[in-house]
Amino acid sequence: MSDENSNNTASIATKAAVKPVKVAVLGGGSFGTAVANISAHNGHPTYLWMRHKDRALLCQRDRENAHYVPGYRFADSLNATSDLAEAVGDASLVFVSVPSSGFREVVQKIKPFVRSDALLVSTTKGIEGKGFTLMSEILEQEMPGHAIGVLSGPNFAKEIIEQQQTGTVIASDSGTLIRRVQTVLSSDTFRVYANRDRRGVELAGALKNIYAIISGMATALGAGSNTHAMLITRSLAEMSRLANTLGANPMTFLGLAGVGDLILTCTSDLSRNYRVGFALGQGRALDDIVAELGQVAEGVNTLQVVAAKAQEMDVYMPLVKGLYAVIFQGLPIEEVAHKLMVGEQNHDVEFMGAGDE
Ligand SMILES: NC(=O)C1=CN([C@@H]2O[C@H](COP(=O)(O)OP(=O)(O)OC[C@H]3O[C@@H](n4cnc5c(N)ncnc54)[C@H](OP(=O)(O)O)[C@@H]3O)[C@@H](O)[C@H]2O)C=CC1
Ligand SMILES: O=C(CO)COP(=O)(O)O
Repeated sequence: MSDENSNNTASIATKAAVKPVKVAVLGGGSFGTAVANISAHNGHPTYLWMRHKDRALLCQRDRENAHYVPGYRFADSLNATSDLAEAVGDASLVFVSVPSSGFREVVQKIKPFVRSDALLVSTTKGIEGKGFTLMSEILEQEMPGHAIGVLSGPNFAKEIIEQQQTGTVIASDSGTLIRRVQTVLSSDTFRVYANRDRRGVELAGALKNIYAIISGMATALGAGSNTHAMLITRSLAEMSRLANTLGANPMTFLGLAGVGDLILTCTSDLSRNYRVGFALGQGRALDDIVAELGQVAEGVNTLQVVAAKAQEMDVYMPLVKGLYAVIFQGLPIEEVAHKLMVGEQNHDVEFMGAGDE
């Protein structure tokens, strides 16, 4: 038997051993569709819920979500629906993939239909302003008693769809949830790593969007490779400083959900946040940029929420402060960049005393 054949046999044997479970994915945008189709490809009956009936019917009929991911064919086990009861009723695993602005509203709506033992996972990279609430905390508040997880990592929906080899992180206190998500989503092109630091993984996914805006802006202004390397590294220091203050493990920021996702979104114009920054750097108005994007760029809201939190907790975040001054206080970018360069001298590596004098 050739290697190729024995590999095929192994993967068929593994798949045959996995018992199909009903999975629901809430949010029919690019990422929700990508996650739902991976699950369906793995043979799990999967329901992709979207709020508009006409679009759900069209997706179900045409076997693709032409608005967000044209040409990406639905696996046979994928069903698009606008009926929440049909989507989440009897599902043992529920992913919530709606933007942070609509997250709580959708979770409140599913309450009557969700099985009491269903495992709940957020894939949303944003923070609710009121109370600085993370998406997994909204799940905890609205659906007490359920095991809760966060899926995050360097994961452009577009590349998942193209079957580019991709790694992600599932973070949860619950080993059962971690194993279930690994079983449902793992494939030849999608690898799911585990982390118990849910707070760190979730903060990393939300915070990196702010720095992607800064990187895009720097590119538009002609920044060189030295500048980009400094920006990304100082972004990592800044985001892990806040997360550490908020009780996360700074080591999480060395993983896929931390530095992995930061590098991805700060270096690619596939990132919507990066594109927002690039357009701002070209001098365009924020409202026009967001309207033209037609998809969510969480970083703009996260910037406001984080700037307020940093001030409240007196956490040193010069990049956040600088971007906030440019976008919301009208300061010229050049002036802010100059202030950052001549500001207080700082340590290179934080935590565990490394680099301290
Ligand atoms: N795209 C990506 O590569 C990745 C995205 N993420 C995260 O996933 C989350 C979703 O992003 P993504 O799928 O890309 O977003 P998109 O902009 O592609 O789609 C958003 C989807 O959410 C729906 N939606 C918006 N508001 C509501 C609401 N109040 N109630 C119900 N549905 C709503 C939209 O519906 P409608 O079409 O009707 O407006 C649309 O289906 C974000 O937090 C993002 O950061 C995470 C990893 C990668
Ligand atoms: O989070 C992402 C990739 O990991 C997607 O980033 P954008 O929301 O900036 O497109």
